[in-house]
Amino acid sequence: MAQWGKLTYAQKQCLGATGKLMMDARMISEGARIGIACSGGVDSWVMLQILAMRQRILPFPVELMILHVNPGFDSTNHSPLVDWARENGISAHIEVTDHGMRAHSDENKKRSACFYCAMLRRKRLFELCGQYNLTHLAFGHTADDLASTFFMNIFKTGNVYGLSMAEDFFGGKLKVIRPLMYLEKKTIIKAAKDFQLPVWQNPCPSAGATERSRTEELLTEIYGSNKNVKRNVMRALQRWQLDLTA
Ligand SMILES: Nc1ncnc2c1ncn2[C@@H]1O[C@H](COP(=O)(O)OP(=O)(O)OP(=O)(O)O)[C@@H](O)[C@H]1O
Repeated sequence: MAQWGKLTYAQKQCLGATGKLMMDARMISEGARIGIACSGGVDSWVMLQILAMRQRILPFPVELMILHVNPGFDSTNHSPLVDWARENGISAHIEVTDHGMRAHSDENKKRSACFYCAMLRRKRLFELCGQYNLTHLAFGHTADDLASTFFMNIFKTGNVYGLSMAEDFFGGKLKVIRPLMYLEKKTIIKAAKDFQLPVWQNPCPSAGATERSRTEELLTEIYGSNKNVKRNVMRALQRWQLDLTA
């Protein structure tokens, strides 16, 4: 790892845990063309940085492409991503949409704004993967996201669903992967600071007022009850989710 100089503890943890999960879940193989879904938030920035580093140490060639779908609240806030892509020689598709406004309009009668916006984004990301012949689409979900999704699904729908680590779509033409799911958010936040990544906030009127944020608050309270609870919840869910993948 001399090629990057001395990495901090958090940076090493991110690089190591991502590589381990990519192997455990057999995420990629030679010739993979990976679309990296970047929101500008801390998780997808770290995923991008780490995948760019892993690309250089993988024993086989893979291609990377940044995909950013701006929801339209601020049509220029993605400019640091344009600069980063140029400096790191990674191709990018960046587009400004009206997804945020549509999700908060009368067009969306039944769902929460968050759900609708995410649905439009996912549809667009899948289209872009087809357009650019990408074999993989990487999302920056973390172990914390796995836990909040798991409990939110139980509380809201009575179903046991997590977030898959690697899942085939369109008859195996596209694999959705989540390389950060062995990592806790707190480590990712530290690594983002150490890498000095230019994270930006999405100025969405619904930010912080979602079903997910309420579940996260509840989990934070439960985790606070004993220092092992969080680690045990994450480990259990990671093992379960990996078993479903393998
Ligand atoms: N506007 C976007 N363009 C491209 N990909 C996105 C966008 N928003 C979210 N994603 C992808 O979906 C994942 C989960 O989305 P979510 O809204 O939970 O992320 P976030 O918390 O806003 O940002 P991040 O996960 O990057 O910190 C992101 O990690 C990223 O991979």
